[in-house]
Amino acid sequence: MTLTIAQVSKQYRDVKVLDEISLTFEIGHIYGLLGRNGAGKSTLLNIINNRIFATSGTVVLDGQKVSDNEKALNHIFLMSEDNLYPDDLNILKLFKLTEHFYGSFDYEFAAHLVRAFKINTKTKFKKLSTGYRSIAKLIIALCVPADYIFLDEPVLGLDASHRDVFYKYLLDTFMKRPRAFIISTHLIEEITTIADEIVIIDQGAIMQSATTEQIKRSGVRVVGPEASVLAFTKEMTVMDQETLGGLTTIYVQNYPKNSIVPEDLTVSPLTLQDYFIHMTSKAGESNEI
Ligand SMILES: Nc1ncnc2c1ncn2[C@@H]1O[C@H](COP(=O)(O)OP(=O)(O)OP(=O)(O)O)[C@@H](O)[C@H]1O
Repeated sequence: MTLTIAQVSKQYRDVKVLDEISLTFEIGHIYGLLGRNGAGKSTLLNIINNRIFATSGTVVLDGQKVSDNEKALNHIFLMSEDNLYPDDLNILKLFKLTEHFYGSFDYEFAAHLVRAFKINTKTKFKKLSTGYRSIAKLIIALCVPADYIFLDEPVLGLDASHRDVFYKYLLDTFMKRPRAFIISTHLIEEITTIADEIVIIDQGAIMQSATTEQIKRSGVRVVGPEASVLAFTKEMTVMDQETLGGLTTIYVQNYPKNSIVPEDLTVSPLTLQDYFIHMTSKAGESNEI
């Protein structure tokens, strides 16, 4: 099963929020969708899930257009920040509502999650704290029978222990029933421990789509005297540059393996978070006051 996003654009009046996004999501992968505030992540997820319409482009599941196609949409689930659940229903009733829409619901796994998160299924959704609302929505997302599970900021308001529980059970259910999880998040270091594919979206366009390992290997920081750093990185892909205390740092993408490093320079790998920060550092510059 393949979900293909082909040249999807979204325009609000004269502002282009998404610009010809093309991507493919395959079953058996966990994708981390990264992007700075306002990059277009939620807009893309809402279009894929038929909550808003694209200005142009298509979303296709195994040859079938997804928009307004109930059968195809049954394979796709979006957990979003928007609260679409009736406030007055308790959690158990929300499970039943989901079962009604999707045809089945994994009550056995839900019971494990309910115990692990210590959530009371008789509590009404509106009475839950921010973190527990996220937990209730996460339990639903992990127990629907859909093959493509989109999670928009899933751990919003969750403390570190609850995030840990979530990641553990996400991997557990993913191993038992391979699906595609697409997780939009700002917690970059946490996502690298579970996602095997990373998509970086910047100002409405795909900046990079690669395996987590490729991205981790690709970025380095070169530090030393300015002239030496500039000479060494002259032919390389420079993402960003800064000078502090007489030392220059250049952030390089696709660092060529086996480079011979001059003695006055140090080269060290970037964490994915550093890679992301320096790769997307140009975003929003023109808006600065
Ligand atoms: N209904 C709308 N009308 C006009 N502009 C909109 C609308 N919805 C979103 N936008 C704009 O589209 C851009 C992308 O927003 P979106 O919510 O998709 O970003 P995001 O990557 O999810 O951001 P964040 O990480 O802050 O949640 C933003 O500039 C936003 O202001």
